[in-house]
Order: sequence, then structure tokens, then C-alpha cells
Amino acid sequence: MTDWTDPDTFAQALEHVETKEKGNCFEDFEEGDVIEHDPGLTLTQFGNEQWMGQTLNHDPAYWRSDAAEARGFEEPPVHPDYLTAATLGITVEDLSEKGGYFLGRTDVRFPGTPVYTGTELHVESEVVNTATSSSRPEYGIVSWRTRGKDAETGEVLCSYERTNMIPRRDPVATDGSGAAAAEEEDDKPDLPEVFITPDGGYFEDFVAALEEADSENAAVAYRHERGRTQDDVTVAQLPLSTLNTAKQHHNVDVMSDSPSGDIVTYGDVTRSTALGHARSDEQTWREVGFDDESFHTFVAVGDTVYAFTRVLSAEDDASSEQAGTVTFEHIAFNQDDEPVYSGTRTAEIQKRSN
Ligand SMILES: C/C(=C\C(=O)O)C(=O)SCCNC(=O)CCNC(=O)[C@H](O)C(C)(C)COP(=O)(O)OP(=O)(O)OC[C@H]1O[C@@H](n2cnc3c(N)ncnc32)[C@H](O)[C@@H]1OP(=O)(O)O
Repeated sequence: MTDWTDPDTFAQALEHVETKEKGNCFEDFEEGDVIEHDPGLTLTQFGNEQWMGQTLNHDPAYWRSDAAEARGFEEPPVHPDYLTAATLGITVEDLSEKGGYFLGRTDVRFPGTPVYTGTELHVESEVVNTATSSSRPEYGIVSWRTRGKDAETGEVLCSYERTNMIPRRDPVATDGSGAAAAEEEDDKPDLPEVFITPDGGYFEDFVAALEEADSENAAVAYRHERGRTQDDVTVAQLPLSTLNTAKQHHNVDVMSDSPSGDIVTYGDVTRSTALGHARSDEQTWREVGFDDESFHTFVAVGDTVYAFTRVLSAEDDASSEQAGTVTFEHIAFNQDDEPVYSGTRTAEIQKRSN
């Protein structure tokens, strides 16, 4: 009788069997397709606190009732970074589990916030674009519009457009024009002469720094001191806690043979950590949205995520008298000073006068 667990026999069996595949390839996506994601999760206090704790998002309004009430919340709400990460995590099984990297995201908005713990999340995505990668014949580039909804009321809580590389079933011939164009780019830096750091983290501090920068060849740009070295918790545990099944985060065996050569940090962990560092140096009132987010290179276990901020504009038009609106560009970078993430963020920042 054949012993299927004999190593030689088993190796032969493995060679002959089919693998029941998970996820979809590039060819499976067509513009206009709408995908209702089956996974869903309850946004729990534990999940919220685990995410915020590990990414250094320690703003007391999300942890303590008195601080929450002082900011106009009924109770400590679900953090927008956790809501975003959970919305995306739920989509991975259908959209990107096959592999291929999260390249970028834009138009991240929270129409239904504040969201409180206990809310059940139901997510759907629509394919908005499919494109050939001119530099990587084994991949295509797909963009989806995703909406995370309150499963009970249908209210949209979080919405964004995201772009990934997705493996093709069949590689195509490409002209390599993408890479060639990149090489031709004139990359002479055009940095200002002066870099200004705001005196504090209130709205008025950002306004004053921008006014100072306006009068000379200067930018309001600075780095944050905190760093967070990536470990098993941030790389594997946090994405799985959002039901993100991307093999990039938890399958060392498969990833040893991939462009990164190792498991890598979930893009939402990288950006939330960098944003946590930035927020620790400001008086946030509310998060408004994020645009033009890009993931430039991999972050792996042992890498340290730091943050750099450039202040782009400040307007006195917030939803509350107690705050003003500030737009930032945040760049997450590693221990070798390489940018790993960048994006613009609009947030309402408390006024000192209140
Ligand atoms: C949730 C999740 C996974 C999931 O979801 O399951 C994750 O968290 S995973 C971890 C987070 N993620 C990363 O760790 C990736 C970091 N990144 C890189 O390591 C490099 O980016 C690369 C190795 C992937 C590629 O390297 P690279 O080939 O040198 O990169 P590029 O040439 O810049 O991009 C190639 C083509 O993507 C086009 N492109 C780039 N960015 C955008 C954008 N924002 N929108 C639209 N198109 C874009 C580009 O225009 C080019 O197109 P062409 O092929 O046509 O030229």
C-alpha cells in the first residue's frame, strides 16, 4: 500500500496535483466589474487599540472618554487609519491575494465618520482601470474604487481609489518604455535654501511658518524624531487582524522568491506609523482625507519607519471654529533615508486660541 506521507512519494504527488488557487489574476478584472467582498469584520475596541498602539497613534481622543468628548466625539471613535486599513484588508482576498504590490491610493475620504466601535464593516469594490505595465510583462496595473460601508445602515464610512500591480496569467510583450522614460528624467534637485520648522503643533503655528516661508526661498519641512522598527507584530499580525490575506505579509516561503525576497510590511501599517509620528507633533482635530499616496519601496522586518513632513497650505475653513485646515505632504522613510511612502494629507488642526 502506498504511504502518501513517505517524503519521496509525497514530493511526486505534489508535482502532479493541481493547486486550488486563491485570488484573481490581471485578466480576471474588467473595467466596470463590481465585487462585493464576502469577508467583513466588526470594528472592535481591541482591534482599534491594537492598531493604534502598535503604529504609535496615541492621540488621547481615541483612547479616553474625557479627551474624546472634548473633541466633540460621543466616545473614543474608530481611528481613520484603522478604518482605512480594515476596509482595504477585507478586499485583498478578491483583489490582490494573487500577489503584486500595493502601489498607491488617492481620494481617501470618510463621509460617515466618526465611526464607533461595534460597527460591522461591509466592503465593495469597482474596477475603474486596467492597464498594461510597460516595464513588467508579468504584471498588469489595476485600480479599484472601494467603499467600506456600515453593514447595518449601508452608510459609506470610508472610500478611496487604489492601484496595485497584479500578476498576469500570461506575460505580454512590452516595449520597456516605462523604465526608459524614468531613466531619461532630469532628476536635478530643486530644493529651497531654507527649511522652516513650525514652533508648535497648533493651526496658528502652521500659518505662521507658511507666512515666513512665503517671504523667502523657503519650505516648511521637518522630520519627526520617532521611529518604529518593523517586527512580527507589525509585518504579519496587524494585516491579518484586518483580514488582509496578502502573502506579502505572512508567507516567507513564497516571498523568498519575489522581488522583495522577504515578507514586507502592509502599506497601511507603514503609512499609519509615519502618520502617527507626524501627528505626535501636532494638535489634530479631525482627519479629512488623503491623496496621491505612493509606496516607493519595500519595508521588511528589521527596517525602521521614520517620518518627514512638508506643510503645503493652511486655510481657516474647518468644520469647527476650534480648528483650521492644513494640508501636508508626509514622506515615510527608512533607516537608510530612502522614501518608502509619500502622500498628501488634509487634516483639521486645533487652534491655540481655544
Ligand atoms: C496590501 C498590500 C498588498 C496587496 O494589495 O495585496 C501591501 O501592502 S504590499 C506592501 C506595500 N507596497 C510595497 O511595498 C510596494 C513598494 N513599491 C516597490 O517596491 C516598487 O514600486 C515595485 C517593486 C512594486 C515596482 O518597482 P518598479 O518596477 O521599479 O516601479 P515603477 O517603475 O515605479 O512602477 C512600475 C509600474 O507601476 C506604475 N505605478 C507605480 N506607482 C503607481 C501608482 N501609484 N499608480 C499607478 N501606477 C503606478 C508605474 O507607472 C510603472 O508602470 P510601467 O510598468 O508601465 O512603467
